[in-house]
Amino acid sequence: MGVTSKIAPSMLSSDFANLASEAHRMLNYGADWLHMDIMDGHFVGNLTIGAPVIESLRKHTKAYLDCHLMVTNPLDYVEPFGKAGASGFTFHIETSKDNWKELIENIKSHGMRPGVAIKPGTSVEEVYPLVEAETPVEMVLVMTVEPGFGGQKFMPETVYDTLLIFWLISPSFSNQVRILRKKYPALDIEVDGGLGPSTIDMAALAGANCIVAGSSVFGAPEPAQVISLLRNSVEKAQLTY
Ligand SMILES: O=C(CO)[C@@H](O)[C@H](O)COP(=O)(O)O
Ligand SMILES: [Fe+2]
Repeated sequence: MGVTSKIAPSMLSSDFANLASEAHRMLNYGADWLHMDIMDGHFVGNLTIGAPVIESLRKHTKAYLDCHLMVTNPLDYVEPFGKAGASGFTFHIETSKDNWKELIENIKSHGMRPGVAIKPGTSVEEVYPLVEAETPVEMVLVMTVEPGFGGQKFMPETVYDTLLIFWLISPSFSNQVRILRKKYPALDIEVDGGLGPSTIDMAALAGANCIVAGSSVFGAPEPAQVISLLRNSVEKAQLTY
């Protein structure tokens, strides 16, 4: 197996007025990456931060800034994010069916690691060409809630295939993570939304190795314990696939 566990607290749940110290706090607690949610108020109904905030944070940390672009026109963001010091740039396939090749090339030429995200209702097959391209994405982010807000309830149907009822209701809502892991043993697969101590095992056993967690980490009395629990779950699950 070529994949390693990455625990990425979602800074959306942090105190934005103290972003740098919140970032240092998470890194001291054992976080590998910092997950940055970029929302444009159009692709999703919420509006968060843009490149200027990434640029400011970059002055305070060398950490991997895992940027998740929930925006209608991700191509417009590539150059500003590259210049701001973003590390990963993950765009949504739902916005980028016609220009993903150009996007991936651009992301790489601006020194960032390209990733693609899918919403819970998007068929996993839509990302196969991007993973298998000559210049491929290096991570697939599977949304385990509808994008837009932190603190939502995990949707098990995005990771697990034994819940037949979900498959019967909506086949495309089913087990994107498990399908991806079977097909791509060495791919970084990130899950995002509603992950915490009570849901991590489902995602980890399905094959996720990069874990975004916002409210469960920031809301915990001992965030370091949650981070370590998430990591242990991923590493234990890796022995099973
Ligand atoms: O991208 C998103 C939401 O759209 C996420 O990154 C959330 O911010 C994760 O927060 P929790 O669900 O873990 O509270
Ligand atoms: Fe996110």
